[in-house]
Amino acid sequence: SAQGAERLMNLHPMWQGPLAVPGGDRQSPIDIVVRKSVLDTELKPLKTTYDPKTCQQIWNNGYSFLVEYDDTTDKNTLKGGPLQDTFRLCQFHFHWGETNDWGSEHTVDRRLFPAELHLVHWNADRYSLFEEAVMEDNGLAVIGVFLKVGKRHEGLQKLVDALPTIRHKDSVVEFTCFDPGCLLPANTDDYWTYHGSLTTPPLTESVTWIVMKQHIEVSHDQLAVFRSLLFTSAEEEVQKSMVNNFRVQQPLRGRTVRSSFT
Ligand SMILES: NS(=O)(=O)c1ccc(C(=O)NCc2ccc(F)cc2)cc1
Ligand SMILES: [Zn+2]
Repeated sequence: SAQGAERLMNLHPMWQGPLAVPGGDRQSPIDIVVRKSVLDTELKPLKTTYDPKTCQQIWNNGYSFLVEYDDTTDKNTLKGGPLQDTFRLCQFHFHWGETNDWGSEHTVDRRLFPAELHLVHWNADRYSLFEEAVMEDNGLAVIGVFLKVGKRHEGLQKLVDALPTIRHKDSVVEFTCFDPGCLLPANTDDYWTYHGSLTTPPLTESVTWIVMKQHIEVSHDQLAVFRSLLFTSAEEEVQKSMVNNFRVQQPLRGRTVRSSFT
């Protein structure tokens, strides 16, 4: 249940930090109330161009695992949708629960998904580094994709097979030739979009969120491998399973969630 997840979340040591940025009125994630979202006919289809050859490494940063791309050129771009500028992919990562009953950060009419994928892009038309863009209103664009447990995701398996090599915090391995586009749902024309924040510290309010209506399916076993990762580094005595690495939903504070579809 959401309550169970919430109670659990607030206990977790990882979240003793600032759960809400003081004065933060555009925090993420949020619950997307479908009937309150507003159709915006000006919203365009998303345009993504990803080059699998620019995939560089996969690593455990102690709260998720990240697949990082070379973002020094315009090889991996996101345009269109609600965006005016061209954004560059720098990394993607996931959030998940300890059971299939919860794990996503965003919810749709309070519905929780077992996991959520985030493809993180920064505004390369206006800034020259991610670190710069992350401090600016229109600096980042993150695509959120819900995961459901069902059939095995063939494209995900290469990534799942690499996870046992980065079990501990701060472990990094080379990871090449991975097309992040294979993790997008078939239909990327239907999405919700709103202005929000990073969902982990520093929680900066610089993100245009684009949350896909259509989910992707992964198998129970594939998701179980996510849960075999550890929050803790190899040196620590007590090993903690990397699960429930999601933030609880934040107040909407009068924001409008726009939809690209009816
Ligand atoms: N879950 S999410 O998609 O919202 C998200 C995306 C990226 C980051 C991130 O890069 N943090 C490190 C960071 C933050 C600011 C910096 F300036 C440098 C590194 C955090 C959360
Ligand atoms: Zn995330």
